[in-house]
Amino acid sequence: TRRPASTPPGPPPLPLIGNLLDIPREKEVLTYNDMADKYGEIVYLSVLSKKIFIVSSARILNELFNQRSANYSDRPHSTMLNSLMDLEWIFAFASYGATWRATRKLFHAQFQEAAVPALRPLQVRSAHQVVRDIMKSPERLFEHLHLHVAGFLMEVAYAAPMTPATAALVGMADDVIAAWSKVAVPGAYLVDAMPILRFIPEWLLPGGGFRRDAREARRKAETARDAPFRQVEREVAAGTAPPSFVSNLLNAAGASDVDADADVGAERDLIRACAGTIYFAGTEAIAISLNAFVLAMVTNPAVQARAHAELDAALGRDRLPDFGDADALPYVSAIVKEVMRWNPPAPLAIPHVTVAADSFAGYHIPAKSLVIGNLWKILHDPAVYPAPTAFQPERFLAPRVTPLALSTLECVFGPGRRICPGRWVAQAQLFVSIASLLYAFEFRPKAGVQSEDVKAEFTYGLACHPVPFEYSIKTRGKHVEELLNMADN
Ligand code: HEM
Repeated sequence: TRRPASTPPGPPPLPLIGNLLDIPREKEVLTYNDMADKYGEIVYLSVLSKKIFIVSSARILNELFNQRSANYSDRPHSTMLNSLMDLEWIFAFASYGATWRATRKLFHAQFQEAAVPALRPLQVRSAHQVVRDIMKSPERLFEHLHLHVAGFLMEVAYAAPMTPATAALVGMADDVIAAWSKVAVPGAYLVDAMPILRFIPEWLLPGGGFRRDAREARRKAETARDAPFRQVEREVAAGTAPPSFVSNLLNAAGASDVDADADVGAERDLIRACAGTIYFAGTEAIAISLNAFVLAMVTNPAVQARAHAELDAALGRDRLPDFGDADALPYVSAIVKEVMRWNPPAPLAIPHVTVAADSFAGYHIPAKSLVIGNLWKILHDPAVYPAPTAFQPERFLAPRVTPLALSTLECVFGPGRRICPGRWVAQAQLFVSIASLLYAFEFRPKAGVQSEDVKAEFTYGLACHPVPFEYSIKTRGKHVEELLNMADN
């Protein structure tokens, strides 16, 4: 099979199946990195009727996704994810249209840069809580970090405290995230290649097959979305709702002059979907970044020592870090940036899809093409970030820092109109959590192991996790506990 001259370079396709066998099923990032090294900044693959373009340069990403954003902002449609699991209400998966726009606007009103400082007291309290939890049971570090992020987002969305009932909902939501990650693996569900299969009834499939998986994911997603929302509705009706994303919007909707019942129903659905999206889209990326932070500290004791010295000079033993200390903590801020660059949690972002046909650099890009940004490759470009796999916060500080290093880092949140709308709240949470964890603890390899002997390894999948590693934790003095006891009372 010959490839048309107007397509970018890429692996040679096979007859009929095209590049099906070239599409990786695991460690996707590594495969796409190799393709970029071999074929260049824009690589072309075709699988059956699907045309796929992988972009590995910040320049092309900007030209396509930012400068031509109206054409590059749709999402793929998966029979399993969108139709059977019915997850399109999570607006990260919504097609580019009126419902996506309305939901994103609601989200933006409370998560844009100017609105996020209002969340700071909650973020600081949540950071104190995770430090307390880790002190009590350091062996459950990763569980605590996950519940810290989950708890904060459930508070922001619904003012829901982390009771066993909330924890159960969080568990259901996590099952849904695991289920949709499986859908992203090509070939995991045949129904995505042959949508006609969706008409097969469940009783004809062994064990219920994909239909049972979809039904379970749908039920759990709807429960995780609806139960906390209904609780806030009841509180708003009783006049007892504390401020939260949902109660603020429901109160505003009640106060506005909406006459038609249909409008009220539609607005309620939007608020419910938007609030549900907060947990589903926000938890994993921050939790991954906190895990990567711990791995960076375990493997880079000199970085950790410099951060401790900065914190001690700025705060002494008198108080715990807060947002007001950011100017006095440039090295901690540089660690936050380097954590995101070193291990971008969504290294291939979420695929974009073209609306209409386009041409770029002499290449033809058909309508409905999948265009994927390889953020990992861009954030490990040695011309912008020398020694890219090393963890070096200094690269974000004078005299080494460059404007290009800073602007390229913005890629970690994806490009164009689909850029992560949670980026301000995410960066704020990472700053205060990382500053608090560093103030309270020293992270080390497990007893008897040297830092040099711990290898930093990652999964390199669509969500890029550090591979589980062993660690030990030491609290940095009695004052930490005393300060925590005084805080938040
Ligand atoms: C370190 C933390 C985070 C990183 C690195 C991150 C990164 C990303 C990336 C790469 C995308 C895909 C952009 C694209 O389509 O090209 C995205 C989308 C999104 N993120 Fe984040 N994210 C983070 C935290 C959060 C948080 C905390 C929230 C919610 C509070 C959030 C909400 C969303 C939503 C709703 C979308 C979908 C946007 C759309 O399709 O219009 N993210 N994020």
